[in-house]
Amino acid sequence: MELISENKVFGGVHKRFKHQSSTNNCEMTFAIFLPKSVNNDTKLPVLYWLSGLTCTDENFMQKAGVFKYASERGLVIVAPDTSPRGEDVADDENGSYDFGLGAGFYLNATQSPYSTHYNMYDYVTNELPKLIESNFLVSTKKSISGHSMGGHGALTIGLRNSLQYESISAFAPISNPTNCPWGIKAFSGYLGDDEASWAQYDATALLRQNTISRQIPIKIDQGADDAFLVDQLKPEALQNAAKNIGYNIEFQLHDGYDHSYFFISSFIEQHIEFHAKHLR
Ligand SMILES: N[C@@H](CCC(=O)N[C@@H](CSC=O)C(=O)NCC(=O)O)C(=O)O
Repeated sequence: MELISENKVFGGVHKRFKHQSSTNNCEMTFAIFLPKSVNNDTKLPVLYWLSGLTCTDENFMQKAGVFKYASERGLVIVAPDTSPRGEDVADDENGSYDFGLGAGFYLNATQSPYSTHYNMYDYVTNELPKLIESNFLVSTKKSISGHSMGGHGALTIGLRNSLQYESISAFAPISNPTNCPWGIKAFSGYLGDDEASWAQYDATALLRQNTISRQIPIKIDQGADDAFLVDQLKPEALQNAAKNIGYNIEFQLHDGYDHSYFFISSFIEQHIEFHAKHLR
């Protein structure tokens, strides 16, 4: 691991690292926030944050205003990049923002040429936690959160690995990607035409299958003025699927808020409190 930068913030430290990923076969970057109490020999729990389309590890760390709350609650925050990167990594043919670089969709691609590098599901669930737990004084207790494409990642990863995570939260998640333009484009390109293979990466489909090992707490916040709400996000599909299997999801719709980090920064304290409660 190579340190890229280090900044003191709210008594703790924000660091960026790059490392060679054996999962994605390229160099990956991630950011970590270590609250001050990390120095006291106490192993603190970790909240993994997954960002949305076009993001890197930097968007959340710079725009969400999370450090004060993570400091107060003693939470380590880890934010990976949203896709593999580099000269050799295949991108969208037209360079569009919703596929390829910056749009890894937290899945393991099966289609050439993407399958060589696009293994973000394994990276987030396996390689990254191992790297964090072996290089920092953190506990193995973890939760997961994210925004939009990252909200989809948090939900699918948390639901499929509910014995490994204590809680899930999401801001404006892509809730039913097999049924929206962003998801259909991504899943066709990364996973191919066999739609049966798509369901493992769709939170609504996972709930409909009702094969979740443990009903861990889920909190979702959604802006009512989000331009992507109707066509791309479809929270009602997820809510209906959850209701049908008796899975209680804490869902709040907020008047006037859009899809941006203005919305996320307005409610991040509540998400940190939610995870801190379940990670105690
Ligand atoms: N550029 C596109 C939309 C890009 C966008 O809104 N990205 C969001 C995540 S959307 C779902 O995953 C984001 O987090 N952007 C980065 C930021 O710092 O705001 C368009 O406008 O059409």
